[in-house]
This record gives sequence, C-alpha cells and structure tokens, in this order.
Amino acid sequence: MTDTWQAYGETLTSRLLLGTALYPNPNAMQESIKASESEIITVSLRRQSPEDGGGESMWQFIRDLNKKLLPNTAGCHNAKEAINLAKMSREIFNTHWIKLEVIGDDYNLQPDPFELVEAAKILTDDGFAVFPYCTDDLVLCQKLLDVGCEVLMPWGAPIGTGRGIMNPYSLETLRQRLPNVPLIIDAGLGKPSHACQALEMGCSAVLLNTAVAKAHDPVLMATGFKQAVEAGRASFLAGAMPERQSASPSTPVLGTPFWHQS
Ligand SMILES: CC(=O)[C@@H](O)[C@H](O)COP(=O)(O)O
Repeated sequence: MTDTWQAYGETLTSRLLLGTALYPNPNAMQESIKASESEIITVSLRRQSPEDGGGESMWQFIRDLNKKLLPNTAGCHNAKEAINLAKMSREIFNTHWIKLEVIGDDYNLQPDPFELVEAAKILTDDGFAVFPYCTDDLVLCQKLLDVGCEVLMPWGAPIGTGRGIMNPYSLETLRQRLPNVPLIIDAGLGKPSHACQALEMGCSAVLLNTAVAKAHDPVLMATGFKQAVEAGRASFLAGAMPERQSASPSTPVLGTPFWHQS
C-alpha cells in the first residue's frame, strides 16, 4: 500500500517540499526539483524577480516543472501586507494555497505569532488553504488550528541557518498533543540527516530551500534529501527501538539465535 499524507484534501506521496529561490541558475533549480521528486514547490511573488534567468521568465521555468505551487508571503512584516500578497498570489498563480509568513524579527526571521494568527483567520475566512510558517510553540499552534488552519509549518531553526532541529522537545510535544495534524518542518534544515530526524519524529514532511540551493552540487543534495526523508519515514513506520541506559548484548547466547516477542 502506498504511504501517503493529506494536506487540504490533496493526497501526497512526496514528503519533501522545496523552495525555488537562491539557486545558481534556473537549470540548477529545475534539475534539483526533478531530483527531489517533490510534488509541491514554494514560490515567492515578492522576493523572486520574474526576469531572473537571462531574460527568460522565472515563472515559466517554474511552471514548466508541472508541480503543485505553494506561493508564500516571504518578506511580509504584518498581517495586512501578507493578506495583500496572498490575494495577489491567488490571482497570479491560480491557487488558494498560501504559505503564510509574517516576520516579527529581522535578526532571526522569527514569525510574529500575533500578526500570523490574525492573518491566518482572515485568509481562511476568505477561502484560502493556509500553511502557516510558525514557531514550535504549542499554544500558538493550537490558536492557528482554532482559526481554521489544517496544516502547521513549525520551524526547525531560523531560515537559512542550517542548524537543524533546535528544539526536539517542542516538536515532539506538538506531535504528541496534535497527533492528527500534518506537521511540515519548515526552515533551518541544513543537512539530509536533519530531514531524516524530522520524519523519524513522525512529522509529515519537511520544506527547505537554502540547503539544496546553496550546496556545491544542488542536484546531488536534492537527491540526498529525498533519500533521507524516505529513510526517516521508514524508520518511523518500522518503529525504532527504544533507547536503553545499560548495554545489552546483540550476539546471541548459544541456542537462542532469535529474539522472541513475549
Ligand atoms: C523558501 C521558503 O519558504 C523559506 O522561507 C523556507 O522557510 C525555507 O527555509 P530554509 O531556506 O532555511 O530551508
């Protein structure tokens, strides 16, 4: 049976979402996204110039990939800006999906929880499927669900830092307290092992950009992330062994070659 997950009624197989910014050239972007086998890519109306790529339209390169587009509101600093950009993105990209980013601090690009919840409420009331980029705060996440978000995108670490999952306790708490909510770990993942960890924790998917786009070989790194996500998911489904304090011999005692479940 195929292992799928759901976001706003869409059945998805890939658990890796990729960004489309920062690549050395449009070809590297296209080839990386193909190698990742991502089904969803995020695009920024505000941050990406439509004329990047030697005069050819960046949007055309993106459309040629035939992926589901998740426009984002990167660069917005309050609810009003984000709502306006979401509405423009809906018209231009012809989708009601929006990755909602409302930045509250420019040092760590931390989301503003108050403006985020306000914008999420207005946008969900207006028919948007909101994917909120949020911190890993349980109460904030509950408020986002209360205003109609069906998916959450808690950060692993600040955007572009590559530090990986900085607060495993918070994400494990989210996973336990909100067991049926798709959690997409968004931002700060620097290595495939970070993505693997997120999937091992039971998160539905990861979204990343910088780690692939800025790699020496973006296509190879996209392949690495794809494999890591698959490995993490397999580990979660298989049921990783519990950690022990004391050692336990793995070489069997004569006559007892197999482990018997009692
Ligand atoms: C592209 C995008 O949406 C970013 O805002 C996202 O959060 C990715 O972060 P990283 O670049 O750290 O992977």
